[in-house]
Amino acid sequence: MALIDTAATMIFTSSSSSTARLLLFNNTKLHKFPNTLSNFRRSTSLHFGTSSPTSRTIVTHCSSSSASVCILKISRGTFKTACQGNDSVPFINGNGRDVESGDTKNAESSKEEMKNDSKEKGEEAEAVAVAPTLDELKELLQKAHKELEIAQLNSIMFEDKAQRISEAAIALKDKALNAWDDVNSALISIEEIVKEEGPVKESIKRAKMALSLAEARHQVALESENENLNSLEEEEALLAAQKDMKECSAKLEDCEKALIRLQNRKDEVQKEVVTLNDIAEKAQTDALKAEEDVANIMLLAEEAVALELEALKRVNDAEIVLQKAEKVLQERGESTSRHGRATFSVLLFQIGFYAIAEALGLAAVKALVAISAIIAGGRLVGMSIDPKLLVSNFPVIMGSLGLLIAGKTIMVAVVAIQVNNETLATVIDGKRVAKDIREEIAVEISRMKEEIGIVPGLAVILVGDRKDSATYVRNKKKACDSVGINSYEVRLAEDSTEEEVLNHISKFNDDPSVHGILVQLPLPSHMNEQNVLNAVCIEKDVDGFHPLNIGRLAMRGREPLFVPCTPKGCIELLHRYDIPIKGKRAVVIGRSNIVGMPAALLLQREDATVSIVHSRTKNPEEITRQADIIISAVGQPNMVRGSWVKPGAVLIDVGINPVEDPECARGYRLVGDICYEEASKVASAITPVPGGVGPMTIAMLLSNTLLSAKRIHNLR
Ligand SMILES: Nc1nc(=O)c2c([nH]1)NC[C@@H]1CN(c3ccc(C(=O)N[C@@H](CCC(=O)O)C(=O)O)cc3)C=[N+]21
Repeated sequence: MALIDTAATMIFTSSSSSTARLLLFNNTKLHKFPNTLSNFRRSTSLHFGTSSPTSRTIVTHCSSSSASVCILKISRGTFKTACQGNDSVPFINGNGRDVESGDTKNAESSKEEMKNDSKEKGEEAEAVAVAPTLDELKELLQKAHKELEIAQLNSIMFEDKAQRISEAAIALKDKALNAWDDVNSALISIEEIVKEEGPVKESIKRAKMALSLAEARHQVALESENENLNSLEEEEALLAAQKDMKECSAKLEDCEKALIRLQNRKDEVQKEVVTLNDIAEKAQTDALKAEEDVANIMLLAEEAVALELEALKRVNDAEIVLQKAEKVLQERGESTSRHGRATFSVLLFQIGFYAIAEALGLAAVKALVAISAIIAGGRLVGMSIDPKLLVSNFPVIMGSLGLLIAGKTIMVAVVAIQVNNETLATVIDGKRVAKDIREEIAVEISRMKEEIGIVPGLAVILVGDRKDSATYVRNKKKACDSVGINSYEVRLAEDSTEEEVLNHISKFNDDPSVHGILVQLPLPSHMNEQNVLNAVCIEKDVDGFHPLNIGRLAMRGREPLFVPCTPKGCIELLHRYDIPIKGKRAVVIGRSNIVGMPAALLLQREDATVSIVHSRTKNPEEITRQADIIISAVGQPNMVRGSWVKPGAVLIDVGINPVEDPECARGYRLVGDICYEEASKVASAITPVPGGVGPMTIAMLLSNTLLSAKRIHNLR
């Protein structure tokens, strides 16, 4: 009976149910355990430890070989929530722009950052892949059902056991009582014997006295016979004395025999008392043990019933969640897209799925406790009553073990989700999308060249020697080269006049090989930006900054010739990630002419309900927290904290803010307006900085230039 010998011990430490992103089984072997006892045993000698020595520390170690002594120890991980925060020191680059200008500060790109960035992306792609599907959810529900079934079986079994054990305990108690009764009655008979002994001893005494009297009389008779020979009287007296003596002796002998008989009986009964006492004591010990067993089995039975109730609750919860999820998914019809999955994941989070999944995971641990209990209970039963009972319960135990392993798999899934939860959001990879767009543009440009022999041209006017502006202009030129757009560059000194700029604009306006004109902003302060932007002919305003373009953008039923590049890039990202905009609440932070305001107009055109949060907004956090989509363009590093974000929101971060960082080669690194660390744990999707909106701005500039060339040359 191997199982009876098998003591299962378990130590389980966990800090309650709080979302505890605590479990990290890095060892994938865990997934592979088939549901068999032997494999379970084998698994106990495997080590599913942590491979990360850093923050996410979970130790799960099952050891021991033949005896299934399993020590399961789960410790809560600590998680880095470092955030640059508002207290970060902004890098002062002499720009001095209004925070709402939306004109993103800039800096040279760091290869290191790009590398880190792509690493992050890799992790993210993995994380998104584990967001459960509806089918997985259904599977989970099925598991919950199965678990309930087993919990029910278990509780029935325990009830049965509890009944049997208590019956046995009662019988043992009765037996002990009877044994004590026997002891008592034996003692009573000893007492009686002792009582009887008294008179017998008295009789012996009296018989002895009578005998000595008779003997004395006999002596006297003998003596007087010697003196008075043959006196008849004396002869008679002698004979009488002799007779007396004989009688007395006989009586004494009888009495002594009676005493011996009594004493023998007493000895016998006393021996019996010892035996009976032993029996009674043993019976009493058994009875006490049985009572303990009853108490234990009652606790187990209670536990089993509690488990059953819990399992029932989980089934109900899982059913509700499934219904909700099904409904929402039907409404949204977005279950398959990448973003859809992330949103679904967040949705599940909101409707409590993870709590249930986690409960299921914990249930697996509880199941282990229950199994230990069953085995312990089996031992009780085996010793006290019926070892066969345990054997007959074997399938149930096996079932629980199977479930336990299934439970662990669930747990691993939960764990994966929890790890996912750390960077729950899909990373919206602007760099990748921009590359895709550039490739598409390149194809169209070569087609255009083939069909009509025209190559689009972009003219860029750069005034002054701002390093960042120079970098951007260089990047724009590179981008043009990569897709086959001709680029024309004019560089003017910081102290050039506005007229010079206007002259160049006018020349480009008239140049048929130029299809797009861009005046790099900001302009030196002595120039009037409005005048300069107004001078760009609207057909070539690829930046979309011309008031006529903005005006048309704002009006229903009117179409701008060009949409400003940065906001257009933001919307393009949402589209490319299948993020629905229609009917969503959108909040734009910042009201600049070149980003915030056109972004709000574009969102509205996409049927979002739009709010604009700006420097005079009383409760920016509260309003922002209502948003399904946030576009932030203020130029404040890490201003939007995790607490500003509704779980599942989509975050587009336009800010490109340099912050001091001595660890970076350049002495600074770029961060967005949104605190990525915090927000990425709450949002369903987020753009990184760098690698988010920035590259899209340039891609949209190319797209606008192509569009312009097509329009000018009447190409489709
Ligand atoms: N008439 C005009 N039109 C503009 O579109 C315009 C302008 N003036 N003045 C300056 C701002 C800024 N701007 C950016 C473009 C690309 C990145 C970009 O690609 N950023 C990279 C990082 C670059 C780096 O590391 O330094 C990224 O976010 O991944 C950033 C900023 C366009 N602007």
